[in-house]
Amino acid sequence: MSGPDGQASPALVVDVEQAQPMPLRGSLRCEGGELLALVGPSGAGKTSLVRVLAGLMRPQQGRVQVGGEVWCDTARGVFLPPQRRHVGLVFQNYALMPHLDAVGNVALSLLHLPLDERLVQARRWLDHVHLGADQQTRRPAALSGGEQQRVAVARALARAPRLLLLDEPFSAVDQMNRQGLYRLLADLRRELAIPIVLVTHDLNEARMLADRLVVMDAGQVLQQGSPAHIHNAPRNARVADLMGIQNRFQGQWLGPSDTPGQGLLRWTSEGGSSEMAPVLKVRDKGKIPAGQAVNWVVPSDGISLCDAGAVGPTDFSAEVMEARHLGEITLATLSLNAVPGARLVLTLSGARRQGFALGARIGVRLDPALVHVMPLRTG
Ligand SMILES: Nc1ncnc2c1ncn2[C@@H]1O[C@H](COP(=O)(O)OP(=O)(O)OP(=O)(O)O)[C@@H](O)[C@H]1O
Repeated sequence: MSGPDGQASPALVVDVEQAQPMPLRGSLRCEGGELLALVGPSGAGKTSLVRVLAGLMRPQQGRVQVGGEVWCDTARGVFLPPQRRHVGLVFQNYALMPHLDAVGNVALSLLHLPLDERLVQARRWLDHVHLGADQQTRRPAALSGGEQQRVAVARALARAPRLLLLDEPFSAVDQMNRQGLYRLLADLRRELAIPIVLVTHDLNEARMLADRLVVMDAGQVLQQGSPAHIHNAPRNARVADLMGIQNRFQGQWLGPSDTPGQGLLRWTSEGGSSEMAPVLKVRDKGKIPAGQAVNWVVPSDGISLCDAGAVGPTDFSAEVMEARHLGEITLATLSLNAVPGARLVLTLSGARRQGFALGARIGVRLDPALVHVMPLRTG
């Protein structure tokens, strides 16, 4: 990817490994012009990783590089302090100076310029983040949460950062203002051509905004990739859980089938007899030994419904256990006759919702190409 000047955009490349003061381990890469979202539960290490990138924490071992600049390389004793890193930082709590108006707050990032020029540039950045002229002369207390966050973003950008770090920037902003900030961030991503790292608890936000997701847990990077890839092919059961994947099931991998590239997956249930359990023919990536207990997932794109009377030999008969009608969508839970205890959760909209009532019988088809099998344990 190229920046506005035609140069290769500076990628962020990170490799960290430490046990103290908290465990932190993983490698990641974010190209210029890409938005990478760090997701994971509370205490996963997202903020700690951001602190390493900003130079607020020196890792026990690690390397942080942006383009050709090495900001940290513990093996070579390199560690640039935050002020030498050209990092734009935006936090949840805005961290604005309460006694300065919006222009004054942004001007703080421009102290290297003469005063007149500082104010001109500060206004330019505030225009850029769409803060109205009237709001620009107000102090933070007289601005909404969304407006304050625009000031914080303008202040971060005024430093001409080579890396933009956003730590839960939308958490304190109400839903309506959040939508505007999402649009702003999407525009900035296109214009800036620098790597942007966003920390968020909100998976929907991450999926909507990010080119790349990094899933963290207990200080470790568990998986990274495009939101769609991680959703469709989580590396393990823990990633599936953290991504909120509902249709995760148990199974036993039986090994290759008689069709090249395809293997046999027995769909087991807790307490059910395994002889009676149905066997699916799905993609075989050759990574799992025969006989191993597995988890498997199927995304909603891989699930289709048919009439109960049209159930074929590879389909499943199901019963509607729950149908919650929420405005334009219905959340449905189905139980499958062949797999006691297995529950399939679906979101339905439009005509598919018609006649979807408690107790109704229905046929379910799974697309074997979209079934993803993974090891049972996290690793
Ligand atoms: N300076 C520190 N010294 C020791 N432990 C710390 C320090 N800072 C954070 N921790 C611990 O490291 C772990 C990771 O914290 P971190 O703030 O990075 O998580 P997070 O993923 O950002 O969580 P949240 O989403 O709640 O902000 C937590 O268990 C936290 O208590």
